[in-house]
Amino acid sequence: MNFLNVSKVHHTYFSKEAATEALQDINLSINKGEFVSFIGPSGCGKTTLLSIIAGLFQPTLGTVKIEGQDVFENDDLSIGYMLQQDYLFPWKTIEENITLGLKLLKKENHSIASKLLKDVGLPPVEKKYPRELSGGMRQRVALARTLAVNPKILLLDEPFSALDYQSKLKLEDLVSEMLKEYNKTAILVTHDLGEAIAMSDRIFLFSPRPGRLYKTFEVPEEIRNLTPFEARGHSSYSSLFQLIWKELESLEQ
Ligand SMILES: Nc1ncnc2c1ncn2[C@@H]1O[C@H](COP(=O)(O)OP(=O)(O)OP(=O)(O)O)[C@@H](O)[C@H]1O
Repeated sequence: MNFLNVSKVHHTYFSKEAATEALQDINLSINKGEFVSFIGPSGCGKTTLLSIIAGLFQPTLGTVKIEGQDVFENDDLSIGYMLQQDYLFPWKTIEENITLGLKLLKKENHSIASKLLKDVGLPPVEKKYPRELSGGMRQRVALARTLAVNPKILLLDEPFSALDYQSKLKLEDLVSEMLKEYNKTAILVTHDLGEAIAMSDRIFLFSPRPGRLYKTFEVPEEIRNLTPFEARGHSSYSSLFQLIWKELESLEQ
């Protein structure tokens, strides 16, 4: 059985003035431990699909199941979400931010914040406040907070796009390493094709609105065995980049 199944998903947004068809007949499956990316022209419905997978709202038609359970009908499926903004609470310390999800789950464990801080490569900043950390450090805290609740799947919506290039490359390596270590399944939405290739096992390319699954690309094994930073320097990376880039350009015309 596949870990995640998206089946016959259509979504239309309705307002008083208009109906916007965002997604049309999306069918895809993801295996346990797999890292996939969603890419495609702006407005093709990537974030809509990610929100539906997160169970934030129900699609107009179709279902999303994780290990056979409908994500919309099961509140206890733990799904981690990491966004472009870190959404740390400014009035709470780093430790409180990391253990917030655990408090909600009534599973608080004091040593977990310091262990996770170490795992994400941060010094002991438990007692500091988010404003005292750089953007890259705050995203590391956001990653620690996401992992603290031991989610079944991680949904990453442009989590590195607000960072400077060097921090972005470092965070890509860190996230990739941590997800492998914890054997997590993850979906990344990104505008950065290079990032998608460097981090993923498979890439789903969507066509313009209403978004449909246009093509799926397997990332070759020789790239998957490397860190994202190393992958960017591999010859297979450049050939896959050229191939998908051409497809993207043809879709944007
Ligand atoms: N709440 C909403 N109400 C109405 N229309 C919406 C809403 N959210 C998104 N849309 C529309 O649905 C379509 C898909 O939007 P979505 O944000 O999912 O695309 P995207 O591929 O993530 O875009 P981008 O790459 O620009 O972030 C767009 O045409 C958008 O304008």
